[in-house]
Amino acid sequence: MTQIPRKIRLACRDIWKLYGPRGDRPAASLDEVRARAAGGRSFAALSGVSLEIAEGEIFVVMGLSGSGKSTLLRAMAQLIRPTFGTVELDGRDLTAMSARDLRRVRHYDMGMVFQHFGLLPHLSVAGNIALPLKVRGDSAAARDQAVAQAMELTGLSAMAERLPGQLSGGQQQRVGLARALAAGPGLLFLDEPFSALDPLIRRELQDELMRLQASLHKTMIFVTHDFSEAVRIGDRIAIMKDGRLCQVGTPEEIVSQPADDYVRSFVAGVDLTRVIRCASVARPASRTDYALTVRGDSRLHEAAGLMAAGPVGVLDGEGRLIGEVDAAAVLAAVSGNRAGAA
Ligand SMILES: Nc1ncnc2c1ncn2[C@@H]1O[C@H](COP(=O)(O)OP(=O)(O)OP(=O)(O)O)[C@@H](O)[C@H]1O
Repeated sequence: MTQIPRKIRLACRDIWKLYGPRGDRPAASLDEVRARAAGGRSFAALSGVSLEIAEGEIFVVMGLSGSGKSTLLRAMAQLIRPTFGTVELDGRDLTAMSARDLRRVRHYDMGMVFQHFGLLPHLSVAGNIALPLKVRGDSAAARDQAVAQAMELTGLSAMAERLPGQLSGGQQQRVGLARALAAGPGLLFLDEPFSALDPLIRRELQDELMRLQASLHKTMIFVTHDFSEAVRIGDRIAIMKDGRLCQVGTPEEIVSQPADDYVRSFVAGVDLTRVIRCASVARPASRTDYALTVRGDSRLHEAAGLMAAGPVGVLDGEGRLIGEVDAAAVLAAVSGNRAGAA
């Protein structure tokens, strides 16, 4: 079972988004939305999506092209209004909010990062990062301080005066990230932020995002069509198909218990040793001290090299022994045979 130990920040309740002749008109009831969707003239890009996102988690929305990921993210951020259903931020219904209140929420509580960076070409790095702060009316002094801090966090301090055209793709996306962070929002929406980058830079920025998250503890909604990216950075992943959620779970839950063949088809290409944690396959300890130990949240591939001489002790976050793993446990986990695991 998925456990959400923290406070719910964002909740979608039965979100529908229809496109078509009267797609923009909100539906008054579920019966109406269903009738419109069934009529054939409207197309349901989202069909009754409900989920809850906890404070401080990186929540990844993953699916193939056209599955509804961007529509879901845009509906959560209220860039589009759902045809039916509510989106709640800290218990406040965004779909019922006035335009003025919504603007305030966007300016202070939400940051956005897009695939194609969205930088203004005639503004410097610092100018681009400062823009949302200027729009919401921050003083020049407050802006300068926030921009300097965001550039420091994202490693851009030496490039403040460069124009976007003088930056690599990876550097441009750092500016996109810095711009989203500068306003100090608790919630970040990232729509395929690294998809336009080559694999090495992409990995570097994934690492950067995880490093930032370890100190900033934002709530992030991250859209990708790349399953390996999803399992790498997500605390939880929602897998979408045809505007519906197929499965929501931790990377480990998804790779070890895929809900259907669609999900299974993504899992097939993934190195399970990079997803499954040692604690998940640990057996009861057979002794009280081990020459070598690993933390329970280490992935199997990190521990595999240590197992040549026998079982390795597995420790919890406080350094207490919680079990042991050996090569057989790793093999059983990656071959789908978890028999013998605790
Ligand atoms: N403005 C629109 N009008 C009509 N149909 C739309 C509109 N926007 C999206 N759609 C349709 O809704 C479905 C979901 O689109 P969406 O962009 O959310 O998919 P996605 O999973 O983000 O895909 P991609 O990875 O290609 O961006 C698609 O079939 C798309 O054609």
